[in-house]
Amino acid sequence: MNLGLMAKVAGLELGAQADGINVTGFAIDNRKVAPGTVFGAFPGSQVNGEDFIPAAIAAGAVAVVARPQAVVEGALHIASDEPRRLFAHLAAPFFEPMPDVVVAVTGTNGKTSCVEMVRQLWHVAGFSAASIGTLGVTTAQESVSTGLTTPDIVTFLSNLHGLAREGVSHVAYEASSHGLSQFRNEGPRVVAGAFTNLSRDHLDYHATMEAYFAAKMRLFDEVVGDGGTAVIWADDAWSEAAIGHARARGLKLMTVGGKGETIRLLSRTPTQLGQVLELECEGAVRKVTLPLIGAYQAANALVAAGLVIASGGDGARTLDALGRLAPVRGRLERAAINRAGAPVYVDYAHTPDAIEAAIAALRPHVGGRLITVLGAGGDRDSGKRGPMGAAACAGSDMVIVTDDNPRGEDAGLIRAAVMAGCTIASDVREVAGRRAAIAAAVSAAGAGDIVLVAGKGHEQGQIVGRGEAMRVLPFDDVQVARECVGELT
Ligand SMILES: CC(=O)N[C@H]1[C@@H](OP(=O)(O)OP(=O)(O)OC[C@H]2O[C@@H](n3ccc(=O)[nH]c3=O)[C@H](O)[C@@H]2O)O[C@H](CO)[C@@H](O)[C@@H]1O[C@H](C)C(=O)N[C@@H](C)C(=O)N[C@H](CCC(=O)O)C(=O)O
Ligand SMILES: Nc1ncnc2c1ncn2[C@@H]1O[C@H](COP(=O)(O)OP(=O)(O)OP(=O)(O)O)[C@@H](O)[C@H]1O
Ligand SMILES: N[C@H](CCC[C@H](N)C(=O)O)C(=O)O
Ligand SMILES: [Mg+2]
Repeated sequence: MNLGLMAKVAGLELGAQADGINVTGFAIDNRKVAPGTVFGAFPGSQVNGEDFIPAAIAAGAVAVVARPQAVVEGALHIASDEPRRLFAHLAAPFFEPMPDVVVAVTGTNGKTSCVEMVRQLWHVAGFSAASIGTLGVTTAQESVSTGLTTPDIVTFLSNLHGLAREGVSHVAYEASSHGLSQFRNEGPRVVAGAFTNLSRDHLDYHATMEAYFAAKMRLFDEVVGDGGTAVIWADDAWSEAAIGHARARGLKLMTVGGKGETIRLLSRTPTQLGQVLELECEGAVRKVTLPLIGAYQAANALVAAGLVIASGGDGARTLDALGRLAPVRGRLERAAINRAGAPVYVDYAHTPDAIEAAIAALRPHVGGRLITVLGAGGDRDSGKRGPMGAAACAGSDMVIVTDDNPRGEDAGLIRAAVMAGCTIASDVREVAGRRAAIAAAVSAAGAGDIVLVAGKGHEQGQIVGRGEAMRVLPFDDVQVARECVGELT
C-alpha cells in the first residue's frame, strides 16, 4: 500500500517523498521488521526504541515514525512529538477493513467482564462478535491469548483486520490505562465507550489517582468517535467526573446503575444461583433474572447492556438477554466443592476494591465462615498490598496470605506487605506457596463455609523472576482447587 495514500486517509501531510514508498507492514519491534515496513521507534519503560532505528533500517524499514530529535538515516523520518499516536493513525488504514461496530470499556475493575458480556449479548442477538482483552481474542468458537489486556498497536490492528476477514462484524475491547496512555488501541471507529469505576491500582505507572483517571478519560476525550456514546456506571465516586468528560466532548450520554438515567437499577435480590434485577428502562419497569451472583456482576451486566443498546441493540430484547449470560472465566467461578460441602470460588480480584466486591458477592451465600486466600503481584503497584490485606480481613472470617506472580520481587516481602494491612481479623495466616495456601483453605472449610481464592482468576501460570530469568510456572487456581479437594476425599 502506498504510504502517501495511507497518510492522506489518516489526515496526515507527509509530503511528496511518501508517495513513492510502498509499505508492506508495520512494526514497533525491530526484530519484526521486514523489507517495506514502517517502524515505530518509541522511548519505552525499559529501553529506547530509537536505539533500534539503524537495525530496523538494515532489515528493510522504509520509514520510521519517531520524535523529531531521533536520528534516521536511510529511510523517511516521519517526525512527531507524539510518535505513538501518529504511528497508530498512520497504520490504521493499512489494516482496513475492520469490524463495523467497535465499542471499548475502561475502568479499574470490570473491563474483561463487560467486554465478554457484550460479546455474548451480541451473539444472542445474532451477530458475529468478538471481544479483545485480558482473556485474549475471544469469539464464539475460540479464545486466543495475547498476553496483555490491551495488546500492542500492531497486534491490535491486525487482530481487528483478521476478525473482519473472518466475518466478525462486532468487537468489544478493553482499554487499559496503560493501553490508552500508550496509544495501543487507536484506529477503528469506536461508536461507544464505557466507564465502569475507578479505584486504586497501577500507581507504580501513574503518578496519582488523578493522572490514572486522566489516562482512562482519553477514551471519552479522544478515542470514541465524534457523535458516539459514553456509557457510564453512575454509582461510582468518579462517575460524575467521567460524565463531565463525556459532556465536554459532546458525546451522547447513557448512565446505568442505581443513579442511572438510561437503565436504572431499582432493586437487586440475591437468589441461590444468581439475582433478580428490577430495572427501569425506556419508561418501563422489568424484572430480569441474572444467572450470576454479586452486585459487581450486575453492574457489569448493565454497562454491557448499555453498550449493546448504544450500538443499535433493542432495549427490551437486550435486557431480556441478560438472563442468558454465561459466567465469565475466573470471575466468581465455582471451581470445586470440598468434602464438607463448602464451595471454592476463584475470582480475579487483584485490587482492594475488587476484593471487597468479591467478598460482598459471596457474603449472602455464606452460612458459616468466609475463608479468603490472596496474594499481590510483584513489580506492580506496591502501595495496594496493605489495602488488599485490609479489605480481605475486613470481610472474611479467615485470611490466608500467599503468593501471586512474585515476578522479580522477593515473595516473602510481598506477603509481609499484605500481612501488614491485616490488622482487623484475628485469624490470619501466612502460607508460602499458592498450592499449600489453597490446600490449607480447602481443608479448613467446613459445612456452610465458602472459600474465595482471589487474584489469578483465569491465569494459567505463576510468574517468577524478571527479564532473562523470568519463568511462568504452570498454575491454575481452578485446577489446583479441584486437586486439593480430590486429595482430601
Ligand atoms: C509498562 C508497559 O506498559 N510496558 C509495555 C510497553 O513497553 P514499552 O513501550 O515500555 O517497551 P520497552 O520494552 O521499554 O521498549 C521500547 C520500545 O523498543 C522496542 N524494542 C525493544 C527491544 C528490542 O530489541 N527492539 C525493539 O524494537 C519495543 O518494541 C518498544 O516499542 O509496550 C510493550 C509492547 O506493547 C508491552 O509489551 C509492555 O508490556 C509489559 C510487558 C507489561 O508488563 N505491561 C503491563 C504493565 C501492562 O501493559 N498492563 C496493562 C494493564 C493491565 C490491566 O490492568 O488490565 C495491559 O494492558 O495489559
Ligand atoms: N464493577 C465492578 N466493581 C467492583 N469490582 C469489580 C467489578 N467488576 C469486576 N470486579 C472485580 O475485579 C475483578 C476483575 O474483573 P475483570 O477482569 O472484569 O476486570 P478488569 O478491569 O478487566 O481487570 P484488569 O485490569 O486486570 O484487566 C473481578 O474478579 C472482581 O473481583
Ligand atoms: N492486569 C493486571 C493483572 C494482575 C493480576 C495479578 N495476578 C497480578 O499479577 O498482580 C496487572 O497487570 O496488573
Ligand atoms: Mg481485564
